[in-house]
Amino acid sequence: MTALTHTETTTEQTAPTTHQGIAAWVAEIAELTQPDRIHWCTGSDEEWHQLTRSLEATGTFTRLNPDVMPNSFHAASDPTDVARVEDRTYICSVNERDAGPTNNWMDPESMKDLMRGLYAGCMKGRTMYVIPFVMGHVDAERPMFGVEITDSAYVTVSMRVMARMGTEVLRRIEELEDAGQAPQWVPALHSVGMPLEPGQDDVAWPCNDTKYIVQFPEERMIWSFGSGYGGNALLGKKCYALRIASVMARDEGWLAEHMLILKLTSPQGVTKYVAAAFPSACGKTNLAMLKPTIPGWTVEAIGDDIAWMRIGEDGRLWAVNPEFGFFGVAPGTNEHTNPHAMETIRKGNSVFTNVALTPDGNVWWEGLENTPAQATSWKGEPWTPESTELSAHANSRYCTPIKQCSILAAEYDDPRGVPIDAILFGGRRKTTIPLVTEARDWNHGTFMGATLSSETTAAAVGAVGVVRRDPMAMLPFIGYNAGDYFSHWVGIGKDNDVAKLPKMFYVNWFRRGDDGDFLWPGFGENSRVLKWVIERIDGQAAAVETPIGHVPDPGSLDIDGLDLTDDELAQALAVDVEEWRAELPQIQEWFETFGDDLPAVLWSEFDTLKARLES
Ligand SMILES: Nc1nc2c(ncn2[C@@H]2O[C@H](COP(=O)(O)OP(=O)(O)OP(=O)(O)O)[C@@H](O)[C@H]2O)c(=O)[nH]1
Ligand SMILES: O=C([O-])CC(=O)C(=O)O
Ligand SMILES: [Mn+2]
Repeated sequence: MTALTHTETTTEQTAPTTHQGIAAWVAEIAELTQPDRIHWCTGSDEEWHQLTRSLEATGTFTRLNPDVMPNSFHAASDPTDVARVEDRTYICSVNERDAGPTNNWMDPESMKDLMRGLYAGCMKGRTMYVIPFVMGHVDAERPMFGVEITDSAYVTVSMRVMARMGTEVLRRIEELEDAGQAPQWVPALHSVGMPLEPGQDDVAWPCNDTKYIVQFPEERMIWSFGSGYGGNALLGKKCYALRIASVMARDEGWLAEHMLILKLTSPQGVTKYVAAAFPSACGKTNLAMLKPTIPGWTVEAIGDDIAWMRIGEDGRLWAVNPEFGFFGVAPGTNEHTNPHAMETIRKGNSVFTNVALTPDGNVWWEGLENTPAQATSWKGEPWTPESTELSAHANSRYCTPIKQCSILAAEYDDPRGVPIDAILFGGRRKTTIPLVTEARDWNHGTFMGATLSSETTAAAVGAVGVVRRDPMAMLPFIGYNAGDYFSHWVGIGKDNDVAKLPKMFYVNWFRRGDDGDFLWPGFGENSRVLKWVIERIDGQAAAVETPIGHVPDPGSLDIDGLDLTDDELAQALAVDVEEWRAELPQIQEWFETFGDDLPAVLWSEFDTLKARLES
């Protein structure tokens, strides 16, 4: 590796921080993992260039043609390391009960013993990167700091896109520490788990067959081993901003959710803020950057994956996006489905993982325009349009700075966030779930969220297309007992003035007709559903009361200029009582897994639904 900047230290040298806690933790991890070098990340452009060059040298990165994608890189992972590994993800709470029935659990001390064995000497021959970062604003009332230690330059570069990080963040932690404020910081340890013997050549994508993604909720600590993939390795994202933050949120009375945040402005200039929880690869990024097809309406993006929401002094629910970049699903992204994402990534400064590489140094994926005559697939094999295999992995991703998004709302930079008017829950269901349903009240909305179901996607390792319950789109991300999580949601409604809280809705863009095609065109056309939602909140749109909630009255949904038959619209909106009756035993079975930990009001909601479907 080329010489590093002045911030480089060896294991023997003192750390470039006055923060004793961080210095001691880094020294302890270095002692355990035995890296050749320690590099404290500054976050500078110079550092970015140095790291991306070193990634080119190891074959991890291929620089894209600067004329089409400036300062951007293609990376191909090991074919076995392409998605989150839910079966290797653990919540190691002190008591098993606190992990609940939806999480893997191991006693924290046993897990630490096991993982210390894996970490011992695991960074030999490598550089250990120390990344001070903050999720959310550095000048938030209580900034949410973290320090990630990783032996992956790929992770370091990606973290610089996804989180505010570097020397400035470290200085702020030190400043607050010196001022006696004891700022909280989450230690987040990551290793690809592939030490190098002297003289051993590195591989393009080091990783280990043994993987552990572990959260210690009481200690607010993260240990990850064996994977270099996004959600397993960029520890500020799912591990901190969802799993650990959800525990903090439970303890402190706020919400850490798998939600996009958008700002919607009507032709009359009225602004509303919407948050939406859809499971992984089910449309958050697309909705967050939506280009409305209905005249006069505009959408600005605030976040595409994570929302932290707190009750404000005015009693409303205020949301911030703690991230600094987009880690978006590439396949299906194109000028029609998501023109704003395309514009964002074209500005460059991005990392593309597991997409195809074209001969002219550009990236390509299924669903993108201008299919190349030939390309190199994500597996490094020759690919042509005749190939039977996909050129890009179904969970291939772009990692791009949020500030490059031309429709980013100015409120993104406000540490207070935005007051949310509506929360949408949504899943990927071929049947049963109508295009949009309005909840009767907070508890009914919580019931909708708690029973949310969706077909599994390529975002997690395992079978795709299997219907499972994914409560609030948080199944893989709730850092504690999901029964307690439901009680927390119910409690937010009980402890606050519900009139000031967001109204809740359940949406499904993925219902299919008898021919197997999507009934609803989706993407930009989803603006029509957003319009109905806003008009419901303002008491303007008509709705039909059904056993499952309020659905649009035929005629209340603006379908002006939409190429959709009355029959297709009716099918998209239909509440099929038989389909819903078939859903009841599944919901019952799901709720029973929580035993006494399920809040009683959710059983009441279940009984109400059952009674309404039977009458
Ligand atoms: N049919 C249909 N497909 C959609 C729609 N919106 C998104 N998709 C598809 O859903 C997939 C992923 O959507 P994203 O917006 O990237 O998913 P996400 O929820 O941000 O996912 P994560 O980043 O994994 O949390 C892509 O294949 C999209 O083409 C829609 O309105 N209709
Ligand atoms: O975490 C990841 O790798 C990407 C993501 O947003 C998800 O899977 O929900
Ligand atoms: Mn996500």
